Amino acid sequence: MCFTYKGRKSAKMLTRQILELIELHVHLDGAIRVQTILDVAKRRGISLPATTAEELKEKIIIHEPATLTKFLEKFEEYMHVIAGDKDAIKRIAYEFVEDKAKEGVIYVEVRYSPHFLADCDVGKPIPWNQTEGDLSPDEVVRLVNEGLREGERAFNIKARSILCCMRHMPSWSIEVVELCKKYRNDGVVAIDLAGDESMNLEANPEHRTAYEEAVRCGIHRTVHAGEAVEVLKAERVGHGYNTLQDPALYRKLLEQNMHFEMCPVSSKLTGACDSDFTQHPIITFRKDKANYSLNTDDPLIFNSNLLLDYSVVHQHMGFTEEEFKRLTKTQDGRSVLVERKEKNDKSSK
Ligand SMILES: O=c1[nH]cnc2c1ncn2[C@@H]1O[C@H](CO)[C@@H](O)[C@H]1O
Repeated sequence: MCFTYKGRKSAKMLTRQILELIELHVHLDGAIRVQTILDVAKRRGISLPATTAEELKEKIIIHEPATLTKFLEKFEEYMHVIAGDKDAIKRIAYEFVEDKAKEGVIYVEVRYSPHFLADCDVGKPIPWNQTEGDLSPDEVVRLVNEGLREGERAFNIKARSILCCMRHMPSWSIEVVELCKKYRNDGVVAIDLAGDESMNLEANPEHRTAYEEAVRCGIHRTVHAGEAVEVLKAERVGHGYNTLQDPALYRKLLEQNMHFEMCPVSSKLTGACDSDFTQHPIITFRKDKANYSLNTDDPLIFNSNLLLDYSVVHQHMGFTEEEFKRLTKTQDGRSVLVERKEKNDKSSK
């Protein structure tokens, strides 16, 4: 996919004018630089099915609409290179902040599963067929925090993080909420539930228990599951396009001013939405003046950046400068979650 400027003012110009972009839904492990994967593989002596950045990109990138399951399999191409390696984990966090600053982002919340990057204290089998090492999920969070903090200082933007529970690993969820509690004063702003959405939530009460603990402790909550927003007491929803299929739920969420984390390019390539952008649910969300943001989700796998997402809605969905301004103004360049937290903190003083 490439940018095409068809006479109208380009999205690049529009976003430059706004300047202060925010991003609330992006996966750290879906936003790694290809060159970093190659460098780390070389240093660790891990063989990859590609030797150049171009070859590796071809293995990782999705060009045509696929399914969520096919998309999730892409992580298997490279996660074994990064997981379990302390330097690599800190490096991807630092480089992530640099990349976002270059895109014009001033505030970003980046999410990841601490367990997916660890190689001990994760039960068996260890993710990505790793042999057991000494990097725990707790240590992963500490390293990501360090990388983000150093990135913030170097590139002068704000970077916060969200820790993900994974649908297929309910046994991790309570540990995830404990990590959110432990690191809440070190940039961790919320809990999420990610992974294969076809897996039934009700069958795994551990996720619900973790979210109840999050509510009890004032940990903010977002979730990749429109249908479970109420069950999990979420404050934001990742994607959430399917809520349009349930008009009563959609109306209720609009009334609550629920925040929808929309990812236009991702929604096409993961098969979440029809590939015809002119029929995209985002058009309805905009018409209804819903509270939503535009995000990349996994720019490594979609070969994208935030500008491409803005460009897509500008070119194919008729989004204007005014709407872009509304998006950034609504949140005042900062996270809905952080704003709420600050309000809560003030009222509890
Ligand atoms: O769009 C998505 N929907 C659901 N799960 C996702 C998506 N993108 C990434 N992940 C999953 O979240 C994990 C932690 O970052 C990733 O490893 C991937 O498995």
